[in-house]
Amino acid sequence: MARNVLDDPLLNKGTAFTLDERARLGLDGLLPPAVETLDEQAARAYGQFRRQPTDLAKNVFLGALQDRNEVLFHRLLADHMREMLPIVYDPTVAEAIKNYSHEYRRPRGVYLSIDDIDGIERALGNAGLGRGDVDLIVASDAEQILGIGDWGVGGGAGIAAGKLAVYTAAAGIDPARVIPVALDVGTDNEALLNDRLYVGLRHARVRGERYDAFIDAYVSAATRLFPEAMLHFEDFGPGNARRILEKYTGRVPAFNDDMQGTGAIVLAAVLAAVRISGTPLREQRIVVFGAGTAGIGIADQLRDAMVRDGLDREPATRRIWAVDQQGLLCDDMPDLRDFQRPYARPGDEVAGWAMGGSGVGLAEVVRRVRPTVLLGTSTAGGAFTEEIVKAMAAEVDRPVILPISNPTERMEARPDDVIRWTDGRALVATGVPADPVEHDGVTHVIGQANNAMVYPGLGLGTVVSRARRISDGMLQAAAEAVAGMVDVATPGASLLPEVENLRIVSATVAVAVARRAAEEGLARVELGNPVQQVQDAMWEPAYRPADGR
Ligand SMILES: NC(=O)c1ccc[n+]([C@@H]2O[C@H](COP(=O)([O-])OP(=O)(O)OC[C@H]3O[C@@H](n4cnc5c(N)ncnc54)[C@H](O)[C@@H]3O)[C@@H](O)[C@H]2O)c1
Ligand SMILES: O=C(O)C[C@H](O)C(=O)O
Ligand SMILES: [Mg+2]
Repeated sequence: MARNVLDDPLLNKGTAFTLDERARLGLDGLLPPAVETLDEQAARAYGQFRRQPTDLAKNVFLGALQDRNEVLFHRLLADHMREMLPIVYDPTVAEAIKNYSHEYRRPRGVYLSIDDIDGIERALGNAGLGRGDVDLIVASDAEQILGIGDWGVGGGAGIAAGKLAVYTAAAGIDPARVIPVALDVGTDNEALLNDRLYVGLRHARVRGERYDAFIDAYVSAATRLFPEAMLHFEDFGPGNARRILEKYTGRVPAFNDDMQGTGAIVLAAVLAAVRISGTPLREQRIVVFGAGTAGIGIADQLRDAMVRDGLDREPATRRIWAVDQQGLLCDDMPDLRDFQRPYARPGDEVAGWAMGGSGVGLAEVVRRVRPTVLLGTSTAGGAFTEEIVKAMAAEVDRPVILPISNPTERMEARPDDVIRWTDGRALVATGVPADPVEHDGVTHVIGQANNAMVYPGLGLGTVVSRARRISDGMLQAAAEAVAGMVDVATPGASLLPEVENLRIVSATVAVAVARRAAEEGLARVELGNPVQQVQDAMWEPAYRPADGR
């Protein structure tokens, strides 16, 4: 019995159990005699962290710490956010996912198998949580993990755990009230299928009706067991992400991070850029390179924001040019996805534009369109070449350049290059963390346009208001709250708030989101004082009395 306390990361305090607690819980003799404070434990753990030889080893170390002691893990993360967020989350999380089956030590969360659809409810129930005990479930089928593709069960488990660690670090979502879920539908990754140590289902990805039935069974079971939980969907493939969201969004608090979270953070960066450059949103010309889940999710939010800025829907849509592998998307292309179609250009518009082997390429689009905003969501590392960036900068005073593909090697351009090529005029933000760039006496701080700036606060606002669904208005409120926190007066200041301020940003976003949910009649609780309610809801990494949980 006593051992259970030491083995449960949500209850374990290790050497911080007081003598009184040790006596009461039957832990006498099971711990070394010193009674330590959380500060002392954190100092030891930080030393251990620093002694790890590689980023992957650091990630594994922190995962193991979380498995032992959730409070200590989160305390360490909170104290060293800038140093540790890139280890727990982007970019190192990508490496951890690739190595999941080799570094595997313990399970975390729930693993649902497409080969056992009937077992889904039982498996979710085995998490041991009651009807009112779950605020949030993050699930992934791992078909498009970050920019690295299909990573099977480790992708799902790894990204869900990474996102949840950020939810707690950034927004104080209670780690006892969440479930990471790996939706294992098989994998098309040959390397995994042929790896002796692979811990997932050893068959190809299941698609079609059986896949849809599996997702449906997951959503039904999750909402039946945990009717208050928000359902976060992460890193699904382009054929499923939007379809799933559209199917469930009217019925449950479903959220697709890659479409909606990313849309909101990029909108926030563009709104900040608009304040800096003075060119109204409705006059921007936007080129989206990589018209997949994230790219078109962002396009949709930028279009809606231009509509709010006074344009009709059609002219707003016309201010966005989408480029994918087949070049500029045009309406005579036979292979467009449904969600790309609204952005396809009429064929006669591009008559006379230079065509390469794969349609009208990015360089030609930039030359013809003279974009004010260039967004990269293509996974094509280095695609924003010097020639392209310089061509853009030749036409625009403050070009907004956002290479937000993850992880690092997928970034469309490096921020130091972009600043240099544009002689310091570009307004830049990237998906992964980037060092500041010195240029001509100005320090350019590179904002991190990662959905991590938005989804934790959005989730907290949803949890506090118990919103019955997540509306466009709530996403808009989140984006505006982030943009409102940016310093637009100092030359070189970041387009987005700093990672150190993530908790303040998340709380601010949460209040805005909860208020909007209430205004739209979506809140299921009374929001008398949302500022205080958000503060009260934020879990802190501190020990509680041993039997207090
Ligand atoms: N910063 C963030 O918060 C954030 C959020 C979501 C996604 N992302 C990143 O965006 C990227 C895309 O993610 P997604 O979920 O949209 O994936 P996706 O597969 O849905 O979309 C990628 C799109 O890029 C296209 N593409 C691939 N190679 C290309 C090339 N050479 N030229 C032009 N187009 C090309 C693909 O055809 C596809 O349409 C990933 O790197 C991901 O990490 C970043
Ligand atoms: O997970 C991230 O770091 C951002 C985003 O959701 C992505 O898929 O790249
Ligand atoms: Mg993602």
